[in-house]
Amino acid sequence: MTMADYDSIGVIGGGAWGTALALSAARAGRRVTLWARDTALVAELRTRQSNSAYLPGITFDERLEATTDLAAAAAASALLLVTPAQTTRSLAASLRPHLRPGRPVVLCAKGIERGTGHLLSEILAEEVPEAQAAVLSGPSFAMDVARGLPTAVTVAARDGAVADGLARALASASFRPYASTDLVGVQIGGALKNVLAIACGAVVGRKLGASAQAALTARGFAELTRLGTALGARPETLTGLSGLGDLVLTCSSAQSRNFAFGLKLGEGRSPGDLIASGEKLAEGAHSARIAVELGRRHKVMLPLCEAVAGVLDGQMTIDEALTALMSRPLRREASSD
Ligand SMILES: NC(=O)C1=CN([C@@H]2O[C@H](COP(=O)(O)OP(=O)(O)OC[C@H]3O[C@@H](n4cnc5c(N)ncnc54)[C@H](O)[C@@H]3O)[C@@H](O)[C@H]2O)C=CC1
Ligand SMILES: O=C(CO)COP(=O)(O)O
Repeated sequence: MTMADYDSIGVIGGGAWGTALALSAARAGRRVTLWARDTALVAELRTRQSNSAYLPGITFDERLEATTDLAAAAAASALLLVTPAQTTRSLAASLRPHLRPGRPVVLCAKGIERGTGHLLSEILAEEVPEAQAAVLSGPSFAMDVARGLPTAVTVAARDGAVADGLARALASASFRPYASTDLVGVQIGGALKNVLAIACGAVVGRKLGASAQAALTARGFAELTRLGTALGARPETLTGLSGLGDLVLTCSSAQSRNFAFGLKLGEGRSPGDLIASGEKLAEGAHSARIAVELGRRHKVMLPLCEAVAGVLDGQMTIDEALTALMSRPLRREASSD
């Protein structure tokens, strides 16, 4: 696979991350077609070179072709699928008639499908078996990438040559993808860090202290590692950009929507209100319960994820979740010990 195979990039989804990745791919020298379902947004992208709803304050010089025609975006040599995780199945099905066999579809959302517990690559394999699944994940706020601030991510595909080709196609002076073949590990990191970031936000909102926030991040990483390992992830993926890297970013910054969601929970907003308001996408709120279920299926305890799911489901308050976590039976820190 040569870089020329990915000279054009179709981006599916005109939210914050889709637009930022489209800009980044254009800076990398690729021809970019950005698909969004919203005609007003496509008009704004075309005429004002901005996406004021999702990337306020940013105007861009990069050439982007914006379209509401899915077939036009799907004609590119590689596709980035950048809509919320729970929309992956329906969008993949809509893309199928337009995709040529073997085309890489790079899954850029972070989550686990509710109802099935499937990773996004599993959904793609079911809906578009002839596509080549790839994943892009890592510590990367859309606003930072849109501004051209330095960012590093992981791009994984089962075929290492595909991952290398995608990394080369997307690399620019400010965007550095590392190639990987660990599709599962990269997805588990991205999905779980969102749930754990809600917990960290709640700790800060509840004023439980910096020590608690650090403990939660470290014990959260233990959960991410346990589930990842049970599903076959490689340890070096979990300690890499898409695992520990993204966990640290989102567990420590109110720029993260998941952290900000948790912050409001900690300050006393009700989970029902916050979810119903749907102000900003907080993927962890959608995948907390199914992450716990996935853990159960693989006999992996995820007490922090369980606490987040319990609070979000209204089964317990943050204070009750804290008491339950602090009174768990004492245990060795490392499972190998
Ligand atoms: N914003 C960020 O900094 C980053 C986001 N991500 C991930 O990328 C994914 C998307 O996030 P954002 O772009 O930030 O969200 P967003 O809320 O900014 O945008 C989501 C976009 O998807 C569109 N959309 C929603 N449902 C759709 C459907 N059924 N069909 C077509 N379009 C649909 C919305 O209209 C919107 O344009 C999430 O899984 C998120 O975790 C990953 C890395 C960074
Ligand atoms: O995934 C992200 C950074 O890597 C973005 O985090 P939020 O979705 O919590 O804003």
